Amino acid sequence: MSGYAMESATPAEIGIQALPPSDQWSTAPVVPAPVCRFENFLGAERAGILLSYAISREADFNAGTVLDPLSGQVSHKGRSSLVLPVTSSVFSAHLADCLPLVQEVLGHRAALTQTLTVLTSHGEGGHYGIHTDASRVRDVGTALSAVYYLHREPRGFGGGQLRLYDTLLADGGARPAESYRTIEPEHDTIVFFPAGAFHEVVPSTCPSGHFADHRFTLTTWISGAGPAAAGPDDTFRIWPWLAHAAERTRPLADVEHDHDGASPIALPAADPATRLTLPAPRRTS
Ligand SMILES: O=C(O)CCC(=O)C(=O)O
Ligand SMILES: [Fe+2]
Repeated sequence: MSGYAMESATPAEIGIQALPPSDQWSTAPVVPAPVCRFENFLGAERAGILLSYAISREADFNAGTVLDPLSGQVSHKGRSSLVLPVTSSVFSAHLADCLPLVQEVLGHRAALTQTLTVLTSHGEGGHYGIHTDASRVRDVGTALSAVYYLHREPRGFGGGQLRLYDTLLADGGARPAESYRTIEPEHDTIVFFPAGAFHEVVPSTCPSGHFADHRFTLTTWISGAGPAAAGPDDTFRIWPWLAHAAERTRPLADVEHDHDGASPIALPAADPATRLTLPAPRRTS
């Protein structure tokens, strides 16, 4: 007997006793922040060398800071991680080659011109409370955050997941929703998301206490100069809303160097020979 042979029937109307009319229904959508992730981003060999480099710089890391959105004061509140500002022309070139594809996936249109990069390390009790990356970028409505993860294998730390919160659009404003996506900080993976999206690093543990067993990142903030002109096909309109949420936490319009001492450098142009593009879907017939 075919499972598709259904008898036609008139659907039952749910009467107004069961569902009375009312104007008390929600008009506040919960919208996920767009993300784009790559596994095996640099490849095992280079990821391993970069991890060794991070470990070798143990003595040069400093306690990471946060900027208070209201007072503009720099403190350690809500954050326990170590930071070392760095630059890498090789890493920047890879980023530049990825960005056309990342921008397509994220529905991002503005031109991106500069980056700010730090190595970070989370050990026992490491964490970074809920925040946006507004204080790291020129225009939070168009900037991207990228976090590249490194760790020893087997992994010497627990916890340390990245939580990327959904955004609740309510009362003409935007704020973090209760729901979130969890990103596992897996070795040699990178995640891109809007710098204006709320996110946090949940507490990490490091039973050995050895620096080499920490959770490491190469974290980059990629800035655009300002909003892109909306095109006729501009169907992806979450970006201005994310910026709206972040503006409330934004103490700086511009940064020469950020509160962890990182200075912006120019983003190189994508190399036409090596840049990534969205592959065409394979046909099935
Ligand atoms: O380490 C992570 O997963 C995210 C770090 C972060 O949010 C930041 O450094 O601003
Ligand atoms: Fe962040």
